[in-house]
Amino acid sequence: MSRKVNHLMGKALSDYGMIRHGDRLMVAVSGGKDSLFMLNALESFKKKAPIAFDLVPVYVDPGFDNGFAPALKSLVSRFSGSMTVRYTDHGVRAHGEDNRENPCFLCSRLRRTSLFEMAKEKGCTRIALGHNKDDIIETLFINMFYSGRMGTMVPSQSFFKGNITIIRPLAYVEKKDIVKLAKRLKFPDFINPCPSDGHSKRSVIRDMLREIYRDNHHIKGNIFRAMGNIEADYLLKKSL
Ligand SMILES: Nc1ncnc2c1ncn2[C@@H]1O[C@H](COP(=O)(O)OP(=O)(O)OP(=O)(O)O)[C@@H](O)[C@H]1O
Repeated sequence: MSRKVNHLMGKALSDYGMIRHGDRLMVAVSGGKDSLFMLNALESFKKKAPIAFDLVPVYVDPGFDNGFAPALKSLVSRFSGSMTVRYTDHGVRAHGEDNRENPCFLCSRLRRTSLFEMAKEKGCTRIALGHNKDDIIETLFINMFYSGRMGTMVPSQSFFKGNITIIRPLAYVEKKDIVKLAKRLKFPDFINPCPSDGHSKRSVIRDMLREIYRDNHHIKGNIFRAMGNIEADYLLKKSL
């Protein structure tokens, strides 16, 4: 792992107290580069860490034809423990005629419920997700543009009266650095069989930001810092 990424992940883990001695940490792996890299990085961290904790990798199969669960399981077994696969119909249901909601919205809600259930079954109190710095910035704009609110995905968030905590160890790491390292680790491209892949609001925001970043390389860092530098007195008193 590069020194920079190692430092940024370590800083996020420490800033948010993401892992404690004795934790059983469920690691949600999607087949994408971010979560695969996160699992690999957490395995390296575990070897050097002054605390002991367990990593429990899981994948929720959305139920499309030509899924990649067996290939993903075999890849994960090369550098981590045996990965549990839960076979579901989340993706198929989300794209079915009965669903009146946005498919991505329903699919991710169903997946989150499955992840919470799996954590409970496996005695895990923490769930690690592979969201990175770019995802966190994009979510801020998605929420503003499409839901009229200001907020994003936080690096650590507790649920069910603190019984389960979702953590995002890559919260400070940029996507481009993850892609570079994933290439070095020779992670294959798993073809996403989801019909909505690449057609989400996130893709629209991502394209917009790419254009904006092109002109000034400070902008990404400034947006990220702004999320921790709120001037509440300079915002509106209530929603109109
Ligand atoms: N099918 C799944 N099974 C388990 N975890 C998942 C699944 N899909 C997503 N996740 C978790 O949620 C995070 C964010 O999901 P998202 O759909 O944005 O990921 P992705 O872009 O498909 O893949 P990645 O973030 O791994 O590159 C993932 O990093 C992963 O931790």
